[in-house]
Amino acid sequence: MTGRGVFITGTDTGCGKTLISLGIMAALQQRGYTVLGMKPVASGCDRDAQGGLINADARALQAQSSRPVAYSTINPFAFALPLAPPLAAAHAGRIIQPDLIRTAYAQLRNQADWVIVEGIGGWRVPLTADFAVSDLPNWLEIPVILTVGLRLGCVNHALLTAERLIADRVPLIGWIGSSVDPDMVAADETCALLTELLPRPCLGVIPHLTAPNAGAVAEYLDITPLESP
Ligand SMILES: Nc1ncnc2c1ncn2[C@@H]1O[C@H](COP(=O)(O)OP(=O)(O)OP(=O)(O)O)[C@@H](O)[C@H]1O
Ligand SMILES: C[C@H](N)[C@H](N)CCCCCC(=O)O
Ligand SMILES: [Mg+2]
Repeated sequence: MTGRGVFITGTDTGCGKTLISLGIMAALQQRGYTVLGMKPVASGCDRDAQGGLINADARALQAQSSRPVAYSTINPFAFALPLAPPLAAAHAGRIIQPDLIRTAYAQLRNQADWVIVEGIGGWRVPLTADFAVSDLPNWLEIPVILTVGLRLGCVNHALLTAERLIADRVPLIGWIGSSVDPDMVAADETCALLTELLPRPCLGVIPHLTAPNAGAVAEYLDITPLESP
């Protein structure tokens, strides 16, 4: 089995990447696919009973996965402090190794139809002195979906991110909005503006959910563009 991958990036930290990753996983699972989640690098972790570092995003992706997978394969780089990755790694006396991310991704891909890979923070977040989140999709040879956290300021962040994705020669499947701000004014008009200005299609807009979960998010997604070759 050699599955396909999709990289989920976003306009910022806290923009809805994890929730949307879970929703995409659920939507694919509803279509009968075997799906695994991955969070290659996570900063901001707790200790489990054995003293291992566990990140909440990675744990949620592991729980949504179609089959049991070792935590360390889903999240090969876990750091305690909720900082930019090079800082979090330095505090732990470690350096992020992109080779190990590719090895873990290959293991997941061999066990599933799809691997949904969540980024960390936004597109330009560095991982080492010379490797950034923006290098990961081409490193893993997978296309990208852009998550837009719908709040005032997101138009600028979304357009800048999309421009950079295209300049970086990364295939962009489309974008998904998530209503992180329940009080946002003119969210519908903002989505219409984004649809007009962004170069790729909108695959869904998630309203502000009182109880966010994968199944609820899946209802608002059109994942057909993922399936086309
Ligand atoms: N449509 C929505 N309705 C309600 N809550 C939402 C919605 N989208 C996101 N949230 C909430 O906003 C918070 C941030 O979302 P999420 O954790 O998915 O962002 P992220 O981009 O993955 O963040 P990080 O950079 O930490 O990985 C979460 O508490 C999530 O449940
Ligand atoms: C802790 C947080 N939730 C993310 N895991 C890390 C976000 C890093 C952002 C780096 C930056 O752009 O300043
Ligand atoms: Mg997340």
